[in-house]
Amino acid sequence: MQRVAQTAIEAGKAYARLAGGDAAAGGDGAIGLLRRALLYLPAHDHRKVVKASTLDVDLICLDCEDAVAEARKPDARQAIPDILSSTNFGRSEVAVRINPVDTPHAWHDLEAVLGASTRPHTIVVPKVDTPEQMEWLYDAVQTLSPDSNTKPLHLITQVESAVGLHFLHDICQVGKDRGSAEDRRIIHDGLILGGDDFAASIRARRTPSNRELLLARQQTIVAAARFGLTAIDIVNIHYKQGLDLLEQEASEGAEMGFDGKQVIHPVQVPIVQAAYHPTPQQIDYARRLVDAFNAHSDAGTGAFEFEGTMVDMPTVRQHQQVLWMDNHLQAAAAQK
Ligand SMILES: CCC(=O)SCCNC(=O)CCNC(=O)[C@H](O)C(C)(C)COP(=O)(O)OP(=O)(O)OC[C@H]1O[C@@H](n2cnc3c(N)ncnc32)[C@H](O)[C@@H]1OP(=O)(O)O
Ligand SMILES: O=CC(=O)O
Ligand SMILES: [Mg+2]
Repeated sequence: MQRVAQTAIEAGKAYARLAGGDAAAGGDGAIGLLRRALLYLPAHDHRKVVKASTLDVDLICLDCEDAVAEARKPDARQAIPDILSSTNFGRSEVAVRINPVDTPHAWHDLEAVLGASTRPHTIVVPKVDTPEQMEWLYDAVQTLSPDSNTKPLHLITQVESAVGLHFLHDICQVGKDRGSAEDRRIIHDGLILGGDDFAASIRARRTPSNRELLLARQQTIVAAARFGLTAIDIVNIHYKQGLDLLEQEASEGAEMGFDGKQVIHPVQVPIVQAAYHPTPQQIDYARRLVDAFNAHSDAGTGAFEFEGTMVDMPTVRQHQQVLWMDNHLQAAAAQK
């Protein structure tokens, strides 16, 4: 007899096992891996830091990379320790996006992050193109953070070029191999598709349909699923108009299998988070479907008719993910 989780919490654990990642079961306790919206802001812009701290957003990313002009890179880096120790970001996961590892800034950015008295939950590393760059990153963290018993730092890498997409599985493999049970200084648990840099890399023209990014979006989702990582979708830079298009794009990303989306302005946050939030109808349907599956399973039936459609295990697994998301949303709401 094959029974599946009836409660959202059980579903969450089951989904984490399916995804192959213990962190997905809420390994960090407080933050889990709810990453519906990742809000970027330039780290040296104090007003935006203050504004971000007032928002109900899953992930806040203090950017030292492309939001910061070359001449202001030191200002952004130097602001990080003070922001981290003096700002209450509420329930939000807090990340710092360092500069790419093949720039002279990366080492200094890492020094600032790892040396801070309050560390962020997560580092985002842009433009990871090769497994060698991933090895460099792990070596750098080991050197700058010699104590292997420190609280694990989550790592999200960005795929942003043709080369990065080509080597994506090898890059993730380095994260899997180096993040052993003995050394959990960093846990690679997310991928971001940097759609705008990627478009530039393949000489694409950006369109509202995003069809030029379809392959990269799907390959990012597939690699993330294979390695048990969260997958975070492209940015929509049109924050002043076309918010209906943002809603459509976010819903499409959720349907495709992304766990969340990058955003660049506060106005985009609630739209994107709502699009990744299962509706009460979807949650109710998922619960009833899982219950019906278990009843049929007890009676020795695998495939059965449910409200006019055929249901068997793949459909059940899809709906367990709805219950997993609902579980995490409830936990997040309880922390507000
Ligand atoms: C596409 C490739 C990528 O790499 S995307 C990631 C890199 N880019 C970024 O991080 C850009 C982030 N966004 C921004 O810097 C701003 O939103 C830009 C686009 C410059 C617009 O800023 P601004 O002219 O101040 O907007 P506004 O007057 O409409 O702002 C209203 C209030 O909201 C604030 N705000 C704005 N953006 C953010 C943000 N990203 N995070 C937090 N707060 C933000 C503004 O400061 C303003 O609040 P206040 O009036 O200052 O209190
Ligand atoms: O970093 C984000 C991108 O679109 O590029
Ligand atoms: Mg980018």
